[in-house]
Amino acid sequence: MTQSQPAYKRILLKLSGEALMGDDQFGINRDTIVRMVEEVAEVTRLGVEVAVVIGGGNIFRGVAGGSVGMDRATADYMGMLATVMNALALADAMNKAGLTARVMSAIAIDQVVEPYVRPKALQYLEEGKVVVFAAGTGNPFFTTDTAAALRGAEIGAQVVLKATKVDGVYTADPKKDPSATRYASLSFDEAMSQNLGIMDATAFALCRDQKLPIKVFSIFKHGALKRVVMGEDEGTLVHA
Ligand SMILES: Nc1ncnc2c1ncn2[C@@H]1O[C@H](COP(=O)(O)OP(=O)(O)O)[C@@H](O)[C@H]1O
Ligand SMILES: O=c1ccn([C@@H]2O[C@H](COP(=O)(O)OP(=O)(O)O)[C@@H](O)[C@H]2O)c(=O)[nH]1
Repeated sequence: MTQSQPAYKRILLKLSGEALMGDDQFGINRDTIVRMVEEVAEVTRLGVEVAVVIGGGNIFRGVAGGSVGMDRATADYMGMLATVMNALALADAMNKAGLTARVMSAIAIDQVVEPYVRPKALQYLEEGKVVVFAAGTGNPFFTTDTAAALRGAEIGAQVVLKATKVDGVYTADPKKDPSATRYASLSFDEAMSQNLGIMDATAFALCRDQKLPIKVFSIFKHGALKRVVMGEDEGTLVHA
């Protein structure tokens, strides 16, 4: 249904690290990041408060070969540091595009970024600044999808928007099974009982318990973020 007002006042946008690569093999593709920032700017202009959790797969998977045989927790800390690099690049691009962005890290690296302090994050959002949450949850054995669920719940976001490489949740991984079909919507219980690999179970469980809906949509589809925010038919809604 089309409406003239945004469907949400405050959103938590999860941006995949791998999406930042564009067509490159790893790292940050400048044109891609600029385009994503433009999509974010479009929704902030609608008056929507935007917080972002950024992944790290584009950098960390690029060096993951070197992490084979490594202690899992150490590798995970490397992954979290990768998200800090992405957060800095993203915030820089946002500031250049006329937005005011603040990076907050779940791991203390005070010379580089300010630490995550919930009341401060809420203040920035109320001021219309875009808050970029870096370093995931700050804990190994978690993912940035779980960080998105956690921060989304903490800041009272009305929805977690997972911007990823596929345009919704499918009956099976569409990259492996071409016969998979897309859900328009499904419940957390359905997503979890069918082990749908689009998000990890920890992230799903947290959102389910907090009754925080998740919308999965494609970051590569131009204007998709705005359509989602306007409540239009785009992507897949996972609900309680
Ligand atoms: N049932 C499913 N529906 C949609 N995508 C799925 C499903 N199962 C697995 N996937 C895969 O999940 C990927 C997105 O999740 P993830 O690897 O966490 O990416 P991101 O880098 O966006 O965090 C998609 O690229 C898709 O190939
Ligand atoms: O709370 C967190 C968030 C992330 N990570 C690590 O950081 C990496 C990068 O995050 P993710 O894979 O979620 O990024 P994305 O797939 O979105 O690019 C993960 O693989 C984990 O190793 C972690 O240990 N704890």
